[in-house]
Order: sequence, then structure tokens, then C-alpha cells
Amino acid sequence: MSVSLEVQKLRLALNRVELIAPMDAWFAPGQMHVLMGPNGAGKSSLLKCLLGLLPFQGKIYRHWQAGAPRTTAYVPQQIAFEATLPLTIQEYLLMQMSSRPFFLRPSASMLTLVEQLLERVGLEGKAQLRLGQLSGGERQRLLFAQALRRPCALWCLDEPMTGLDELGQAHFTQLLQELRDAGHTLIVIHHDQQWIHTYADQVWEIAGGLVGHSVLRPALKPCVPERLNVMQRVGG
Ligand SMILES: Nc1ncnc2c1ncn2[C@@H]1O[C@H](COP(=O)(O)OP(=O)(O)OP(=O)(O)O)[C@@H](O)[C@H]1O
Repeated sequence: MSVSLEVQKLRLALNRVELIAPMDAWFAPGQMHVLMGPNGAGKSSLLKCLLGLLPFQGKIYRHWQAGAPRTTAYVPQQIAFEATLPLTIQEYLLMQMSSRPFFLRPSASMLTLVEQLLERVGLEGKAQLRLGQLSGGERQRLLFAQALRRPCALWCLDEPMTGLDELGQAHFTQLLQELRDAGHTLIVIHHDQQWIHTYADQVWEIAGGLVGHSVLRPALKPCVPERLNVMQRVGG
């Protein structure tokens, strides 16, 4: 149920400035990979390259294991919603989960699904809040709920703990561990050294355009590309 990423000679330059010098990497499946480094080092940009959202030089391949849903979840860095947007959390999620025309009443089963999603991220009872009314932590929870709405094998999260209180951070840490334990591959940007040391399996540290790599917990069953069955090229 997993996916790995193979990166070959990836180089990223923005405005003619080299942000990431040519790098090779293998993001092993079923592991929690953490991207770390100082502000402006290029973590979000590298994550966007891995997602195919930013042009880069070099090659990135996704190797999907048999049975893995070939979908990727992306939890972006904090976004702001227009304060006057007349849309509730429930409507926002329903729009993404159902092809039913917006002006028709949603089905009871879909409303239950939304309620379950909100419970998973600690937003129970807040379905009727408008997007523009959400606090930073509530927005972060909604972004996670949005990503959880469908099965994904690859999870890319850009500073998912931003704005969360202590309980929220523990809750999200638990969610991330559950996803990893279910065999999914996670790539998470995070700054907290203690958290990284406790929960990361592999660390990719970006500084001065170079990417350092350390393995804190090797995969129990190392997976080589030959055993993976579908290869997909990403952007580039
Ligand atoms: N589309 C773009 N065009 C030009 N420069 C960009 C673009 N996106 C980001 N940058 C620049 O690239 C550098 C790296 O940005 P990036 O957001 O990847 O850093 P980061 O490591 O995620 O930082 P932070 O920890 O502050 O979130 C920054 O100096 C930023 O201004």
C-alpha cells in the first residue's frame, strides 16, 4: 500500500539563483521522511518539486506498490481564506467530496462522512463555521481533513503543526503515525528537533543548497525498486 520516490540529479533554480544543487535521493516507502533546514532554505520548494507543482531540472519517479492508491495528499503551508467568503466548513468539504450539484441537499451518508472527517481532526461540532471565521489552528485542521477525504499512499505535509496547541500537535502526531503504520509514505516539513528525533524515520536537511540525509530508523522490510510494480514520472 505504499510508494517510494526516486530522485535523479534534481536541481532547482529560482530567479537564476540555485536553491538546490543537483541531488540524488531515494525516499523509501512506508517511512516518515522529514525535510528540515533554516527559513528560506528551500524545503517548501523541494516538496513542491516532489509533488510536480514546481518546474525543476532532473528526474523524479514515483514507484507505486501493488494495490497502493495512486493518489497523493498535499497539506500546504497555512493558507488564508477570504474573511467574507460565505462558505462553511461543511460546504467546503462537501464540494470536494461529492459531484452532486451544490444547490441540492447533500445525502445523509455524505454528511456523516464529513462529520467523521471533522472528528478525526478535532473539528467536531464546527461544521457550520464559515471559512473566514477560522483560527489558524482550525484552518490547519481543515487542511488535514481535506487531505484525509480520500485514500492516498503518498502524504506531503508542509509544517502541518503550525498554529496548533499542544493537544492539537499530539493529535496530529498520532494521525501521522497512524498513516505511517498503515504503510503510507510521508514527507513532512518540520522544525522541531525533538519531534524529529522522536518520530522521523529519515531526515533530509537542506542548507546552503545542499541536501544532507540521515536514517534514524531503517525500514523493517527494505523495498528495492524491482519489487515495485508501477513507475510514474513526475513533472521536470
Ligand atoms: N516562485 C518563486 N520564485 C522565486 N523565488 C521563490 C519562489 N518560491 C520561493 N522562492 C524563494 O526561494 C527561497 C526558498 O523558499 P521556500 O519557501 O522553499 O523555503 P523554506 O525552506 O520552505 O522556508 P520556510 O522555513 O521559511 O517556510 C526563498 O528565498 C523564497 O523567497
